[in-house]
Amino acid sequence: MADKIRVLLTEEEVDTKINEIAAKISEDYAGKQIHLICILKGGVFFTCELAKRLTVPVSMDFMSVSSYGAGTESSGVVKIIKDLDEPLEGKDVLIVEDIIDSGRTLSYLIEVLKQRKPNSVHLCTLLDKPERRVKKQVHVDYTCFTIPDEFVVGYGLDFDQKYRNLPYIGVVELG
Ligand SMILES: O=P(O)(O)OC[C@H]1O[C@H](OP(=O)(O)OP(=O)(O)O)[C@H](O)[C@@H]1O
Ligand code: HPA
Ligand SMILES: [Mg+2]
Repeated sequence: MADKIRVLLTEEEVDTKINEIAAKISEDYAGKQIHLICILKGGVFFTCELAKRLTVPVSMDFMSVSSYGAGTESSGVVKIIKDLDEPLEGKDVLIVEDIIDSGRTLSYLIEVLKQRKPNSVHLCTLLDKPERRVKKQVHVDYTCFTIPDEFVVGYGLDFDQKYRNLPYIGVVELG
């Protein structure tokens, strides 16, 4: 049976916000080249939409990490499934994520990436769920939406690998 999905953020709301954040980032990075790092798999839709709207030069790389497995709770162990192809030395890195939830993935990643001597590292996320943060605080430079503590899907976010392709953000209403 199909799950029922309640819309939290419409496609139009997401689109409008990405336009705004892309304009702000383009302004902040004027005169520089942004090295976008897409965190697979969840970050892929947002990264593409953001990248298309940036007006400064952009290069891109991809990294795949996983901490959630098939459930809705982070395992706490972050695994690098696919590392970056390019070195980061001297680059102005912008990490692009779909969501910061417990903060475990990003606090781990930022430490790993800083060791590679980029010129700068900033973080951009489509969604932030600050209520869920465990111990580690993560500094987020660009947030499109702050959302309540609900498990969301769509725009790259999955529930057991499903619903990444929804063009909006929704909440799966179980049972
Ligand atoms: O702040 P946290 O609690 O660490 O959660 C956020 C991370 O979890 C999800 O990825 P997941 O590990 O499920 O991999 P996926 O993107 O391939 O679905 C999401 O895409 C973020 O990367
Ligand atoms: O709310 C969420 N939805 C999907 N994947 C996630 N990974 C962390 N939080 C979430
Ligand atoms: Mg996931």
